[in-house]
Amino acid sequence: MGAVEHIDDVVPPQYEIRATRYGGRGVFALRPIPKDTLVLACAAPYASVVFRKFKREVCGWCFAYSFESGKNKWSIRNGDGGGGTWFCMDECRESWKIVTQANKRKVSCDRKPSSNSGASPMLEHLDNLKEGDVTPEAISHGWKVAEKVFFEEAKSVAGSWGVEVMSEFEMDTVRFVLNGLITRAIQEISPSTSSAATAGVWDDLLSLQDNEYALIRSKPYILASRIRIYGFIKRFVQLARSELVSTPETVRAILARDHGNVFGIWDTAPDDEESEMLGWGLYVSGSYFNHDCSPNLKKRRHKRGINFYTTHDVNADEELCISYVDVCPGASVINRKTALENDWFFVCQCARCARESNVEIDLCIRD
Ligand SMILES: C[S@@+](CC[C@H](N)C(=O)[O-])C[C@H]1O[C@@H](n2cnc3c(N)ncnc32)[C@H](O)[C@@H]1O
Repeated sequence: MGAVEHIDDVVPPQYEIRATRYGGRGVFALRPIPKDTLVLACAAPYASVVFRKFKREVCGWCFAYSFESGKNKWSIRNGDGGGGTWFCMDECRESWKIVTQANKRKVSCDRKPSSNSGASPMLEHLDNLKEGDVTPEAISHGWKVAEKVFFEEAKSVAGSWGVEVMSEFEMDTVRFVLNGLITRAIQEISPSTSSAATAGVWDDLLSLQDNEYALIRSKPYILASRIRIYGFIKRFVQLARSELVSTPETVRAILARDHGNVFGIWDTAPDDEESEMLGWGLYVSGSYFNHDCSPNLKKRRHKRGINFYTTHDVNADEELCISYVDVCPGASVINRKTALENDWFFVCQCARCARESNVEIDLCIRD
């Protein structure tokens, strides 16, 4: 595959985003597109995170995996004390600095959580939320209570409720959200920054499908988890733009578009080798591709970006789709549908599922 990073300037639009017959939006070819065509190059994520456990092995800028270069870990890191971010080369560290430390704005953890005495009693009920209790109103009410609790707490240190234990995944999610907050703050300070062109802007993020309700309805404990993540950021992270976290809206908006829209950041092992997920990223313009169990697109990571290529000739007006789950010929329709319903919360409407479901119904009737 070529090393193209950005194609928007060089080719006329090959597709448009419009409503699908089964609801929501999808991506449709405007003209015939031959096999192996690069249809979209998302050069950078709006927000991303490398799993904490890979921090030393995955470059904080281009996501290069040290093992693929025959090294155990990278040795170049940012100069800040504490945690730090590691890079595969000086150029990556410099690019990272330009983006994350624009105008010397400070984003850091300014205090260590000092106690572990649990949530405010006003938030405790969220730990026992049941599926039947989850409504959009109940979720908004939970966030309102959280806002009040953290506001009161900020007024009086003596009244602090302490800190709940955060899981590794929650801490990774904290870093993902912070990365999005940094992108937003930097684009507001310097609207002409290159990330606006390559990663999209805040309104682009807001235009993505909001999956908060679907996710929390399916896993009610997620609401408490997300409020913990917001509480941690509000209490312990010093942001130059503190108004971004003075109320939960911005953090909530990022979290609502995390599940269901993000892509895994995978190592770049050849297709026939096992690969490892190193983190995840929100590539705004790549999040309009729906799933199909016979996809006509495949994605491939290119440095910080993800490129989307056609896997066969596509007709004008055909929907361009990727696959969200294992769709190999042996993956049964039941397994595919179950995976999509359990992990993605939708009933797959693709032609392969319709065809294979009909065959299964026929077999049942004959039996
Ligand atoms: C990443 S978004 C894709 C863009 C989305 N359709 C939109 O309007 O923003 C994923 C969501 O699209 C819908 N979707 C994707 N593939 C689908 C399919 N095969 N059948 C039904 N809905 C699908 C589901 O609602 C899913 O949560």
